[in-house]
Amino acid sequence: MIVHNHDSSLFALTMTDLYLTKPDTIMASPFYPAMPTPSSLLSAYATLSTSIILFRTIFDQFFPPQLRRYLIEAIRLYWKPKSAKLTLIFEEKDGMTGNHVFDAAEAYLCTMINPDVDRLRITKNVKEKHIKIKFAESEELLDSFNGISLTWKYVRQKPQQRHGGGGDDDLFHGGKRSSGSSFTPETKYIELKFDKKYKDVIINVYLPSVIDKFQELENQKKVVKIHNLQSYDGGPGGYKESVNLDHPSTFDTLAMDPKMKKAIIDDLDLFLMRRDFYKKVGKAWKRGYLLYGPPGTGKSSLIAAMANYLKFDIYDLQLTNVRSDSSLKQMILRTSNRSILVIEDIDCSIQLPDRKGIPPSIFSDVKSVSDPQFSLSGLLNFIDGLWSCCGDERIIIFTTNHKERLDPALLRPGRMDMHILMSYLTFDGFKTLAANYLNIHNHHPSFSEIEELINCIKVTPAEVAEELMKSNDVEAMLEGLVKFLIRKKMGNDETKEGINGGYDEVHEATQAKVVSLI
Ligand SMILES: Nc1ncnc2c1ncn2[C@@H]1O[C@H](COP(=O)(O)OP(=O)(O)OP(=O)(O)O)[C@@H](O)[C@H]1O
Repeated sequence: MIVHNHDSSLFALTMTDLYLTKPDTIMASPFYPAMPTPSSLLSAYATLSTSIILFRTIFDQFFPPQLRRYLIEAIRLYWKPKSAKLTLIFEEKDGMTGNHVFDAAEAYLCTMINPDVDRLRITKNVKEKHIKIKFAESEELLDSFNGISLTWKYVRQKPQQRHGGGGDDDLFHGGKRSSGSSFTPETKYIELKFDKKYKDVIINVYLPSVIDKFQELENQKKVVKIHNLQSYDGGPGGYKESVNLDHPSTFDTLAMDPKMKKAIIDDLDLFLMRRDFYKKVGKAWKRGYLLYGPPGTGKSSLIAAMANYLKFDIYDLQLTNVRSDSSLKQMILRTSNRSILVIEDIDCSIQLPDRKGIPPSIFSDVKSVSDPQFSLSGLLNFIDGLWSCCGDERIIIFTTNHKERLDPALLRPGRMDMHILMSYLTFDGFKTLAANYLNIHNHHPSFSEIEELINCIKVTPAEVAEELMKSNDVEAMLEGLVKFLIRKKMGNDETKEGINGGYDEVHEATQAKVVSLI
């Protein structure tokens, strides 16, 4: 054995030396401290355990359980070692309502499930088509953001007994719950642990990105609905009926000039991105589209395609149901954000008196509103005034077969931001229909003849779509279509200058769009 003395010299001491030396001599030695004997150690241990038991008994006897718990918590809190990690807790509920961040975190964790995860939760309710795979409790998942390591954990706390006033004896007696205790409900929460110094980045950048991702996932899942807005003075049982919009129309299936299609998609994308822009320029976050053109050119299909693209609900407003301006306001207030409000065939659904109260003579053949309180200015107000203060991300669409019949006030830029002519079928549009209906994605020998015919007659996509559904035989159908187009040409000598005019009008409408945004 080697022993250090105070001046750091080394002394060798063998076991024989120790045995030969008397205990008193060792204690008295200046070179090493006093060594306790086994009996003194035992007695010290006995004294300590007795003191602990005594202290515990006094503590249990004299302090009520609540105070005991409080003291223990306080001691734990005080002695807790300082950690370099920060844990954020997302509880499932925020008071009585759900916690959006919890939902976002839970959905986000589902997207991060990897082969290393050992346990997963599987759920499905009767109405759902697919099973849902969720992150299991107590599993930990590692994530990284800009080089910062993060640990997610899903925690579920089982219902816990809450003690009544009568101490421990109040709890269970032979499996029965006594009257003095109750249970706290099960709580679920998600923990996110990371280095404290990244608190700001995680809260201000990472978490918002998790919420955005959740929103994106929700939008993908969303079932688009169509609501039929009834008059406020309407029948019993509510003011709107709604069903799922099962319209299969998308921008891919829509037969339209590709440039126009792209212009519309770009406009919708820009609209969605511009929340802050609208706020900055002091405009309501809304966008108006006027769809006009002959019947059967796809105005309703375009509305469905827009709704399916944006995942916005559609509100179908029948102006014939509106009795007064205030009734209109009440109906509008019942619409939700992220929705499309549609007024179809605005030129013929109602006879609108102009802003001076004089009905335009051009509407003499259409239905007159029974209550003169509903006016064009009421309609304009709801587009500009009321509309501005009742929600965000609203789209309003008017459709008409006769744009020229509309009051110029309705067409003013800023009201209808984009005027879209749904024109007769072009050859590009036909190719979309051929791909959808006949599965022909490239060229077909009959296409050149069809192109020639389509370029010189006015035929609507609806008419051609009808022809393409008549049989299962592709060749027979194309032959039938050619015959149909020739028949149409024979009976229709009008040329198609209107189609080119249509492109010009879209261009003009695009200018209107730009004017409205400046
Ligand atoms: N541009 C198009 N692209 C694809 N299919 C179209 C198009 N236009 C019309 N169709 C077909 O014709 C049917 C009727 O079209 P839609 O109701 O969209 O026309 P519309 O212009 O709204 O007619 P209306 O003015 O009479 O309401 C659609 O269900 C669709 O099958």
